[in-house]
Amino acid sequence: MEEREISQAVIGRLPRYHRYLGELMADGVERISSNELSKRMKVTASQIRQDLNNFGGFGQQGYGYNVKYLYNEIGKILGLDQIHNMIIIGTGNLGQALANYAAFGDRGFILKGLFDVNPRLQGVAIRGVQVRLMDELEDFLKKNQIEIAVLTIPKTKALEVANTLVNNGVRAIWNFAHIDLNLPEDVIVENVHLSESLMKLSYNISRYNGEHEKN
Ligand SMILES: NC(=O)c1ccc[n+]([C@@H]2O[C@H](COP(=O)([O-])OP(=O)(O)OC[C@H]3O[C@@H](n4cnc5c(N)ncnc54)[C@H](O)[C@@H]3O)[C@@H](O)[C@H]2O)c1
Repeated sequence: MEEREISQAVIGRLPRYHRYLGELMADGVERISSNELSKRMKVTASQIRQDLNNFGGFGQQGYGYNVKYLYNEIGKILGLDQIHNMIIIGTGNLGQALANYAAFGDRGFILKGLFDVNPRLQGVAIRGVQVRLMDELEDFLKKNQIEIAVLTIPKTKALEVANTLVNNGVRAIWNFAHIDLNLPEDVIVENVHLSESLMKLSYNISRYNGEHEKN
């Protein structure tokens, strides 16, 4: 497949296609038209066609999409056919919740290490992975091929820790700390802010209530 720049908006929609196709596969559906998929996903059929055309289409005129094929292809585009080793830095409430979520592992995101500064957490195991103290981090990164670091530490510590990670070869950071990390361009940072999603919900609640008050 030809490599070209895909917009982040399209990339952002691919996991949802992947999820729906996975559900269709689980239901034994072998093929689906863009119209049918559009009804299920509440996205226009033309949007689906446009999105998937970015990757060469996959659809066949009069046949629709082969569900398993499309599921696998989107999985490949998302890199889900590969193993991604990851570590979590900050094994507090959020770090532990993420470590406990087994489904990441099913998708190829393998938890290799947990780190914290709190000596009381040292040796505590979550799904078989023990918490290590931060002074072991550099040595651990030298000995293990870690692709992704999850940052679930206070924002005041995030940049310093991110720099240590980057200086030791980590090239992807899943950042939950509420700070924009200023890192070299070749480092991929994905920020997750649950509170932004909650604010969107709050906005929509206000809008919904406002509209109903008008009626
Ligand atoms: N982005 C989001 O949607 C979202 C949601 C919840 C929390 N958060 C953020 O995630 C972070 C963690 O939240 P929490 O509720 O788990 O907090 P927490 O206090 O339960 O956990 C933080 C952990 O980080 C450890 N820590 C502190 N400094 C460290 C360092 N330099 N290196 C390694 N570990 C260190 C602490 O010992 C603690 O165990 C906070 O920054 C919080 O604001 C983000």
